[in-house]
Amino acid sequence: MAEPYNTPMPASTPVPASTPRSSSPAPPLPSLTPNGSMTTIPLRLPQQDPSDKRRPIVLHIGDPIKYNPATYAEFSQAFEVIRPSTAERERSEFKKALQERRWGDFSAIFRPFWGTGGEMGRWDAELIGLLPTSVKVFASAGAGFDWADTKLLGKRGIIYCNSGLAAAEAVADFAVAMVISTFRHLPWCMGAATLPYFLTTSSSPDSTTASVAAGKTFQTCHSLATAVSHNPRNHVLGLIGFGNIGQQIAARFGNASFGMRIAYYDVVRKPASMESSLGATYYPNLELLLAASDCVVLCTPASADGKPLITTDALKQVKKGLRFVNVARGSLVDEEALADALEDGRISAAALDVHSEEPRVSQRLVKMAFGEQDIVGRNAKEQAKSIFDHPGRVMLTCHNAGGTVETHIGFEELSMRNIMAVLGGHKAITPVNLHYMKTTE
Ligand SMILES: O=CC(=O)O
Repeated sequence: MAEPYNTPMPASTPVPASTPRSSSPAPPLPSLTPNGSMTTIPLRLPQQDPSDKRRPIVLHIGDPIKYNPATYAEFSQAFEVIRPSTAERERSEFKKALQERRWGDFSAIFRPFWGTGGEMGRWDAELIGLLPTSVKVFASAGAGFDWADTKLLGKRGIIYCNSGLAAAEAVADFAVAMVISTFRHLPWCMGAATLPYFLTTSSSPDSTTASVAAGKTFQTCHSLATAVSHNPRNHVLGLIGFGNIGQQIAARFGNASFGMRIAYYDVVRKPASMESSLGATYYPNLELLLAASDCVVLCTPASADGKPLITTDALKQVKKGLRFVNVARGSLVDEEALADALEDGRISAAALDVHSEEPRVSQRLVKMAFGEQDIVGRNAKEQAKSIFDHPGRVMLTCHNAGGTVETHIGFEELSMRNIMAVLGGHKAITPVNLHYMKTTE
């Protein structure tokens, strides 16, 4: 039997044997923004044989660099940078060019932006099979790397470097807004203040009815949202994935300002020093984490097989009224299973920045964002009543979490530094597929 959306949440259960936060100052978290630790990442140019006048070729896919002219000046001096045209980046032409060896024996692939450079589609066996054996490194914008078969690249001896380090700060900041949204029912608050006006003025000529209905919706939300809103303090924040992004989220919520208890699950347990500096308690599997958490944030890369982690089975054992946030990848969530859990009250509120079929957003979830009835096309009173009776409790955004200027500055810079490092015979800075390579660097 479905629970009403506004059942007060039980007080949080403390995490068993929680890890005490160490009293010594936490070491700086890895980040790569202009104010972060960019300068601690070395710029390593290749050692060239002065008698060899040929420079290694870098295939630059996507827009020209925009933010880091000084690094690019060194980069383009060290390498011959070839940038295929927009038409050449379409898949069929791109394949043809690779077959013809149009760009020679290039050593690196460079994609500095997230918005361009992906025109050729997925880097699967078909594209990877056409690469010259000279390619050693593929450095790309983006925290996620589900657009490339990094396992196959690794088997071919090509290091794939992502740029999650550059996005971590922005994604963690966005996650703060989303976590708070699930505790404070922001979609309800925002919808009640704005939607009745928006919908009624666009669909009803009756402005008096619209304004009365809107006023009532506002007052209702003002009085009733209190009963379902909670402070995050002392609640358990469960992080699924404890890489750069998970660690930055932990640092924000586990400190005195928010005072949440941090729990995490990751395939690899992190060192005790990190757990203690972030006050994070490890859970050995997803089910235990879901059962212990008041709010979970999904911040882990997409599964290699594209399969979801958040499924009907995984959601069986959650703590009743769990709040759910996804800033990772839509493919990690079975959205039908999530909608079922929201409908029957196992999940009280959700915030999703990413969606399984982007740019399409699940219609079931959209209805829960705006009110659970189909409000478009109804009269003003009915629309307001819908928002009143079925307040939004799902925040939906357009894959915006990592999207800041600072992230993009970092994407460019980090991708260039990764290529300079690898082609200079040094360790890659942010490799993700070394475990698939026959030999490591
Ligand atoms: O989703 C954005 C990214 O992968 O950086």
